Amino acid sequence: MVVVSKPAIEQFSSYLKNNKPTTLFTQIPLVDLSKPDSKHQIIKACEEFGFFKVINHGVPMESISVLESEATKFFSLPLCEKQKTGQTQPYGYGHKRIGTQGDVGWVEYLLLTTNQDPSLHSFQTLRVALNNYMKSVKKMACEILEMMADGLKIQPRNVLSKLLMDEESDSVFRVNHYPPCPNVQPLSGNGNGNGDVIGFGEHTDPQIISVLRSNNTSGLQISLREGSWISVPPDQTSFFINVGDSLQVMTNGRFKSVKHRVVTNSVKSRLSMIYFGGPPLSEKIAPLPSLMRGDQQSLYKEFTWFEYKKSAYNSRLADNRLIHFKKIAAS
Ligand SMILES: C=C1C[C@]23C[C@@]1(O)CC[C@H]2[C@@]12CC[C@H](O)[C@@](C)(C(=O)O1)[C@H]2[C@@H]3C(=O)O
Ligand SMILES: O=C(O)CCC(=O)C(=O)O
Ligand SMILES: [Fe+2]
Repeated sequence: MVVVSKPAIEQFSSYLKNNKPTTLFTQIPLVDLSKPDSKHQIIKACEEFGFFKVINHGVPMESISVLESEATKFFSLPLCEKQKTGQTQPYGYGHKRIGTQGDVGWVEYLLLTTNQDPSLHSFQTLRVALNNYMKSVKKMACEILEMMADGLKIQPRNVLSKLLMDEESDSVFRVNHYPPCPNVQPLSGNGNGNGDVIGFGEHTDPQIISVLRSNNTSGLQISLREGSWISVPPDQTSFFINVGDSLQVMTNGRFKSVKHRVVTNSVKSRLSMIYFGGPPLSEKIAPLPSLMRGDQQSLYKEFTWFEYKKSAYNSRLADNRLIHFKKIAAS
């Protein structure tokens, strides 16, 4: 006979209380980019989750592993060396503090712009690895945005991808390193209510699309529409795609930007690399005219990416940043 101890039963019932049943069964949508029907799967995933995993992405494994090993070397340097990345806030090396509004996490990172030459003067091999990787990832992000346009039946098919291809595209790149976190008790005010320590607090990404890849350590979680959280099983050979706030607006709310966060692991470190594809600062962020049917109205006020970014960077991570840009519904 199997005897289940009372603490185990208590733990399971508290798990069920905090995680509505869908969390036990929900699968992350998987899109095989080499399949002819991938555009339909992408649309479905963006509507239901704002998040999906891609395989057969065409990014060479060599460029992934070279960047991972260069980044690992970088994060193992003494703090004073890492601080020599030579860029100004919010770019360059950072640790614990995320943004400027008081958010903290169990994380250190490198945040870089993609359009100017990232000034990693003393880190030439890392810089070369970053440039190679970013080139392939940007290409994949553009292909996915073109499949989205096809799936949405809008033309031209580069209506979204041209924003990332633009020389003035305001895209950013980030490498996050989450060292193992031995604390069993969450840092004060820094837990998620389930006893986990937060590496990167819940938020949506403000840009159009984010392309994330990590090593084989778990930690990433996404929030489902009804508010529960699911863990994303790590897969170091695949990429994960997030719908950002700007894409939510451009599809007039048809796609939803996904709320996500990272919890730390007590034994293994997590290394993630994220490309955030953004438009030029002067670009108007508004529903794509070819998507609007009949007398359909925009759900959002008019704004440029510069205006949205400025407002976003003055907000806390968990804030609902789009709320200030929503039109007030007429009663
Ligand atoms: C707390 C913040 C960090 C952030 C700027 C913000 O004020 C709100 C948005 C945050 C975010 C999330 C996605 C990306 O990691 C990021 C670089 C971005 O564009 O928006 C970060 C910002 C940051 O770390 O500076
Ligand atoms: O590090 C991760 O896996 C995700 C981090 C993230 O969401 C971000 O940097 O915006
Ligand atoms: Fe994010």
